[in-house]
Parts: sequence; structure tokens; C-alpha cells
Amino acid sequence: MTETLTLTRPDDWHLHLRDGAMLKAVLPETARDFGRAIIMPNLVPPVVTGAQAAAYRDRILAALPAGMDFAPLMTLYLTEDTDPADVAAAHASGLITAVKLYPAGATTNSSSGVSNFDKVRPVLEKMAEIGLPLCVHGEVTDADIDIFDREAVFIDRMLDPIRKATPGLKVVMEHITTANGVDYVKSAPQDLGATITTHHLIINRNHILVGGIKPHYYCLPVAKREEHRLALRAAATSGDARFFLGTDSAPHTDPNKESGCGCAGCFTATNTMALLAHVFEEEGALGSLEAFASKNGPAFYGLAENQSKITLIKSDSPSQFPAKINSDDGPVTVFDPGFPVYWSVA
Ligand SMILES: NC(=O)N[C@@H](CC(=O)O)C(=O)O
Ligand SMILES: [Zn+2]
Ligand SMILES: [Zn+2]
Repeated sequence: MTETLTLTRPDDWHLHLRDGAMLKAVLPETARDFGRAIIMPNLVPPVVTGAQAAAYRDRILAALPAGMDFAPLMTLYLTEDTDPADVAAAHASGLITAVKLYPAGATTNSSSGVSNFDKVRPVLEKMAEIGLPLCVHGEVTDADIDIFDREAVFIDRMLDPIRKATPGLKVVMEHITTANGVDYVKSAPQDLGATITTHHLIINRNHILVGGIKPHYYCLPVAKREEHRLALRAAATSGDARFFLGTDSAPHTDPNKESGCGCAGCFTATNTMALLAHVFEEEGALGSLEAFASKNGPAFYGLAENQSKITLIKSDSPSQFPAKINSDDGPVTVFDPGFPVYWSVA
């Protein structure tokens, strides 16, 4: 017996497409199911200026296979030298949808990020004025803060002060991994939202470490205790408009993951919608999947919902997803949830 679920075509509000051969290999995996995605700017070198974002957007569109309908929503990488006028011009022309804040050293390719938050105050004030959202990788980088506490400490020490100092600034806490993140977002009646990844709804820190280290489950922020995973599930499936899908699908080649110093990032573009249907069904909340994946994000960003639909199908036999995507840079392992999934996208 098959079951179907038709949804407004979803968007991905946090995506890494990389560049060159990797871009070519992973872009179709997202464009197949998603109408739009917020494109992360942490290339090497990062996408800092409007001119760089325009050139990157052109490379993405050139890599898009003919016949695929997909719109990249570009972002700028905030540095201590970012020019508020360049940001405002990129926003006014419709080129960018958000600016991304990486605390320096917090994650993959974040060395050009921000250390001294006073230096970016003029940019944040300009963004509040023009209504341009700030997407935040919310982890402190202090060596003395335990990696499992870095999100909670960031909220108290950095995020809350930034928001209080910049009234009206719209902020997205990207890829929240803790009940602290959920609670903080719920405490704000306006101007604050959060993306939640597919993998953080599925794995906790045991999945990374028990029975041997699993490099393909390592991402940042690192998955936390089970109680946090359950808080994320409750938030994602609640229908609360402040929570929406950002897969943080972050491809790295297998040699770079399966290494003595493996890169952070889970590649979930290929099977995200099937995995989400599984998770939402487990939570008895299939009816909230459309809000999470297709409606809450556009509402937060002030954009129209996609016009087209996708249909998810549940069949009697497990769906077959590729174990790897091949790129000319090397293979990329597709996120394996560790259980059979019966959903797929028609
Ligand atoms: N999430 C990750 O673990 N990695 C991301 C960076 C990021 O989103 O922090 C990447 O670019 O690989
Ligand atoms: Zn991040
Ligand atoms: Zn990311």
C-alpha cells in the first residue's frame, strides 16, 4: 500500500554548494527537490563583496542542469572590513537575501570571520535599517569553552547582547542543536528565527562516538545529548513559524572526512525530504512538514511561497538512496540515517 503527501515545493534556508567540480556534482541534488536555497558564502576565499556574490551566483546558474528550476539566494560573508554601503547596494539590487556571521575560527572556512564585534556594528545597524537578515553560526570559539557548550554560551555572551544593541535586526540562528537554542528563539516574539537541519533531528552525540568514530556524522555545531535532539524535534514539528528547514548540507570528499583531522559537515541534500517525512511521521506530525519545509522560511524572509508542489510517496519497501555522489574532486558520502526509510520524492 502506498501513501502520498503533496507539499508546496520546499526551500533550503542553509546550504553549502561549494564551487567548481563540487558545485557541479551537488547542485542537482538540491535543485531536484527544492525551489530556492540560501547559499552559504564560506568559499575559499569567502564571498565578501557584492561583486563576488554576483560572480558566484552566475557560476551556480551556469552549473544548473538545463530544465531544473532553482533560485540561489545569495549571502555575503561578514568580515571586520565589510562596507555597509556595499551590503546595502547588494540588498537594494536584489542580489543578496542575507549576511552571514561566522565567529572567526568557529567552523569550516571561517578564518576571515568576526573576532571584534564592535567593528561590525555599523554593518549590523545598516542591516536593521534596511531589513536585511543576519544568519549566525552561533558558537563561541574560546578554547576554555567545551565544544558541547559553545552554542549555549554564544547565546548568552554574544547573540543576546548583539540583538539588544541592534533593535530591529532580523536574526536567524542557523542549525540550532540545543534546547537552549529552541528556548531562546521561543523567548523572542519577533525578529528571531532558527533553522534546524535534517541530521540534528536524527542523530545525537552517541551516534558519532559509540562503537567507533563515525566521521560522516561529525558536523558543527556538533550533535548534542538526546534531550537536545528531542527538543529540536518538538520545535521542528510544532508548526511554530520561527523554526524552518536549513539542511546545512555540507559536502566534503570522503578523504577529507575519513581523515586523522576530518572536516565537519553532513551531506544530506540527496535524501533530506524523505528523511524529514520519516521524522515527522514518527512524531505524528506529517501535517506540519509543509510549514517547516515550505512555509515558515519564506514568511520569515518576507518572500512568496513557491508556486509548484512536490509529492512524497511512502511505499512498502525501503527507499534506495545512493551511498555516495561522485564529483571530479572525489566521492561524497550521502548521510545514512541508520534505519530504513520508506518515503521518497516522486
Ligand atoms: N556545518 C558544518 O559542519 N560545516 C559547514 C560549515 C557550517 O555550517 O558551520 C561547512 O561548510 O562544511
Ligand atoms: Zn555553521
Ligand atoms: Zn552550514
